[in-house]
Amino acid sequence: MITQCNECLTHKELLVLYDIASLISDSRDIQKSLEKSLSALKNALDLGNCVIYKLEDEQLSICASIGFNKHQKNISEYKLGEGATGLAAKSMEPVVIANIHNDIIFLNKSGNKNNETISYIAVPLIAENNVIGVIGANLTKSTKIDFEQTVRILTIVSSLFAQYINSNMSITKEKERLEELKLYYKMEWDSKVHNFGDIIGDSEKMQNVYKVIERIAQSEVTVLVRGETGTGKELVASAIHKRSKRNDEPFIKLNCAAITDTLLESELFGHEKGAFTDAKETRKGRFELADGGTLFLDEIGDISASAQVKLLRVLQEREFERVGGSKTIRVNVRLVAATNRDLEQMVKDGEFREDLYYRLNVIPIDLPPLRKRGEDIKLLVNFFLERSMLNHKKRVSITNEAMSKLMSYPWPGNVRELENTIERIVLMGNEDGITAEDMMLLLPALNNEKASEKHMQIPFENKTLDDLEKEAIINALENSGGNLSEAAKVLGITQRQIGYKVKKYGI
Ligand SMILES: Nc1ncnc2c1ncn2[C@@H]1O[C@H](COP(=O)(O)OP(=O)(O)OP(=O)(O)O)[C@@H](O)[C@H]1O
Repeated sequence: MITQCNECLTHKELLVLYDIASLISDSRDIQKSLEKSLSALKNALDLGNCVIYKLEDEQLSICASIGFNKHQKNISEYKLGEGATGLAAKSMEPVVIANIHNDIIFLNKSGNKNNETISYIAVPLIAENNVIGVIGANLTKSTKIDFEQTVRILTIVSSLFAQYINSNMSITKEKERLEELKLYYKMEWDSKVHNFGDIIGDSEKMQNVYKVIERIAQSEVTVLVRGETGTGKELVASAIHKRSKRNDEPFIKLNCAAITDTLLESELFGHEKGAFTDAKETRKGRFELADGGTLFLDEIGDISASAQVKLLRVLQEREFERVGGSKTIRVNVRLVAATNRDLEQMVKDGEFREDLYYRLNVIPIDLPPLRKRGEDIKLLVNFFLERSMLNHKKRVSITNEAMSKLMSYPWPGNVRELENTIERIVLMGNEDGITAEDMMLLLPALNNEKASEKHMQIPFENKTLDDLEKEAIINALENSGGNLSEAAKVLGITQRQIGYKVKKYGI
């Protein structure tokens, strides 16, 4: 005859332990297997709601449960020491609440208390001497085992769960580490196979650009980089400098469209103290700063007639005077200029000096717009995506249909626009993947209506001065059919100023 021993596990208990052991060894989906295990436990022992809390930053929150809805899961959080659950975690001992209806330690945050439920037992999950969570179970009127038996079985189950959760956390951490390494090596790989320094692009048109750079970098010739805004003209200038004999010397930049005529001359050639009202001190200009190195003059088509004369003299004689100064200064500077304007046409129209044009245009490098090298788009998307995900420590995936949208978009702002778009995708997107529909909102030109709806949603009082200025420029450009000089006239600013602002706001 078999007699029942009080300390022995019952047949039911053994069976449920067997079930749980196989559930957690079989499945890789931790939440699912924990929930299935809780369900097996609840059914075998006629328990009420069962729950597993995970301890993170001294806060216990539900990671698996039976009998809790989504809202209850969200609100049932306990600090270490708070309520019966928090107490079990803090004391590292089981806590038994015999009657949940008259014990103030039972906080009932989930609002699950009902007449059926009588007691609550919380047992800590301990792995390698650390509490990593708590398992909690309600005993109801139908529960047939007593407190002692429940604590015993929950303690055995808790050690199984603790090992399971702990090893799962280590695997997740290791996976994240490997993912970061993978990203890093992918970027390294990208930069070796497809890049020219920082320049991404494998298309034939870009390969031709790389060839010219390689050929002329070591010489001292002046280079004129031409291309639409955002095509990478500055990157090319920097690539030339890095490959030149001057690479240990300064690479100095100046955007000629960003400043007024008077300031431009002072920025280029410097000024003497007292040369004009604001000239409180003598200051070196960019030519002097770049001595021995390379000077990159962006938007060269925007400089005034008088600055053109002075620039020509530096290119011919390598000398100049500071504004307000009489001393002649000699420099050794290699010049790389860039423009997105049609300088030849400007020469024909008498807006740009022909002699200066020929001095600048010794070696022209034409950068293709992105829409003419569509095969590079995917490469650029992946490069910016990986870089941005690494920066923001966030994973985002782009669906195939969304990628097709990116590939077929005309990219009027070229690589800069693509780079900014990917940044927005990473900031706004989620791991489920960016769809073609999301893309409609991210790429205004794909869907002007949706974009303007979005634009209008910013309440007036939340707009900055920059927002308002950007809007005014967009309106003026829309009304003038994209004509910069007409739009500038309407806004009462110079063409150079509007050019600078268009660039600044990425319009
Ligand atoms: N081929 C490329 N590979 C990687 N990044 C690029 C490439 N082309 C442009 N970019 C990026 O796009 C942005 C704009 O590039 P850059 O400033 O060189 O363009 P630009 O032609 O000089 O523009 P602008 O005419 O408006 O001055 C930069 O952040 C740059 O790093």
